[in-house]
Amino acid sequence: MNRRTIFFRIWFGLKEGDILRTVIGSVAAGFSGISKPLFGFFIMTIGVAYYEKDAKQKVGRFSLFFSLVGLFSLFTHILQHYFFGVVYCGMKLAWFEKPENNAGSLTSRIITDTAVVKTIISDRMSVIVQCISSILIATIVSAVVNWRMALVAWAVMPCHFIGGYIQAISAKGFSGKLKLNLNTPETSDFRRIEGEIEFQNVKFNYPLRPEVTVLNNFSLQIEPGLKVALVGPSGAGKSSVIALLLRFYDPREGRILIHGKDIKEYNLRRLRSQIGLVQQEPLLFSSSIRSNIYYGNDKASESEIVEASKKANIHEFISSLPDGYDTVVGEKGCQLSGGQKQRIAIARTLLKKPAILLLDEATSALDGESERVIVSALESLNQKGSREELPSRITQITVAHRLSTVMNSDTIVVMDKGEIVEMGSHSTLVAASQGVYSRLYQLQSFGGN
Ligand SMILES: Nc1ncnc2c1ncn2[C@@H]1O[C@H](COP(=O)(O)OP(=O)(O)OP(=O)(O)O)[C@@H](O)[C@H]1O
Repeated sequence: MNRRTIFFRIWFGLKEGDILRTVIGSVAAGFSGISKPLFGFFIMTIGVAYYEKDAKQKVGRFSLFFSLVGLFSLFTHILQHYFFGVVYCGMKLAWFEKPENNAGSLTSRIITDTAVVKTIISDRMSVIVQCISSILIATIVSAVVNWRMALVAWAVMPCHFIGGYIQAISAKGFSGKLKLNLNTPETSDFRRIEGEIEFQNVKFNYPLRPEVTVLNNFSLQIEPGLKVALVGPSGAGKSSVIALLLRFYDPREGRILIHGKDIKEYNLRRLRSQIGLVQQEPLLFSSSIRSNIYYGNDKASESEIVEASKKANIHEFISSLPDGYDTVVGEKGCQLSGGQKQRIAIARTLLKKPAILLLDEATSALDGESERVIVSALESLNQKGSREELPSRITQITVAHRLSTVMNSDTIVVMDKGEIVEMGSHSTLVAASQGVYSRLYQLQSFGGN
């Protein structure tokens, strides 16, 4: 990356392609804006010249007026494109990690920017109405007065449309990013993907800490429907594997494939719609328990919500509350314990029925009994689901420090310093007495004695 690119990224959050698009968009917008007064100017020139013998003075005044309008239009369009370019481009997760993009400044920006976006939208509407009415009036008036005037008026029309078209195309790029940081086009193909996952020689470091290699030549293949566990010491890179799968970040080298396709080629929304994530600190909204679970699948019925809650071992607790599923959980679920929050988050994810289920210390706050119930519910997902309920198998990746959580996984991947150091089933890994896993297991089971 050269210095110029770094400058644009750091100071403006822009890539060079965005700068180019901003310039093209602004010029096209200005061109489109200027063509409107030009259009009027032509009509006025011909109209005045037709009716007045000495029309030079009037034409001069008209042309000055319309040129000023044109310049103003160019200026506002440049501002508009600059706004979209600067504020909304290149917003990967790393962007949010910068100190200047903290929650406070983003909140204030959202409040002010919403008003600006609203203005831009109403501005757009007024331009559309203005264009249609000016075309209609100009055509009717000039055709009634003199058909030659109509011809001249129509002759400048293509400039107007071409300018507007280029402007629309260039602005579309920004609006695409504005939604979900997408550059891949959104397809209507939202069919379920099979959760076959492959990491191919992935090297990764966090953008704000480029000197630390977090994953080094990480390669792993996971068949659809398998339950894979990632274990290892703190800082080994387990959560980073999850973050890469969700495309919170992209690898520096190597590829990640889902269902045989590089995840960069998926539409981001589609990709994430197929993945369920439960983290150690689940995010709950300040609304009812029902709507927090319902968030996983807004088409779910009441009975499906209850079913998911039962599987997540939280139904009994919810039913014991005076307001049941209508109980409001408070800001970030502050009126619930850590374990209750985790179980609600698990119910939400089960309702989503994802192709890939990512559990990052998702049961760490639960007592042994609750965890056992949930883990067995998760284990039975692939066996219990009828074809209608679960169109295909769910691939699970579980990150856990407590080995009892993952000992029934099909494959346990032991990581250390960003690399895979051991891999196999619980029984094989325990049998390797000098192995990392075996040592961890001894420590957890017998306190190292
Ligand atoms: N957003 C970040 N920016 C910079 N470095 C990070 C970021 N997140 C994690 N790291 C670093 O990346 C390395 C791997 O972290 P990661 O969270 O993947 O490890 P982990 O194995 O999941 O650890 P734990 O078991 O403690 O959760 C650590 O050295 C950590 O300090």
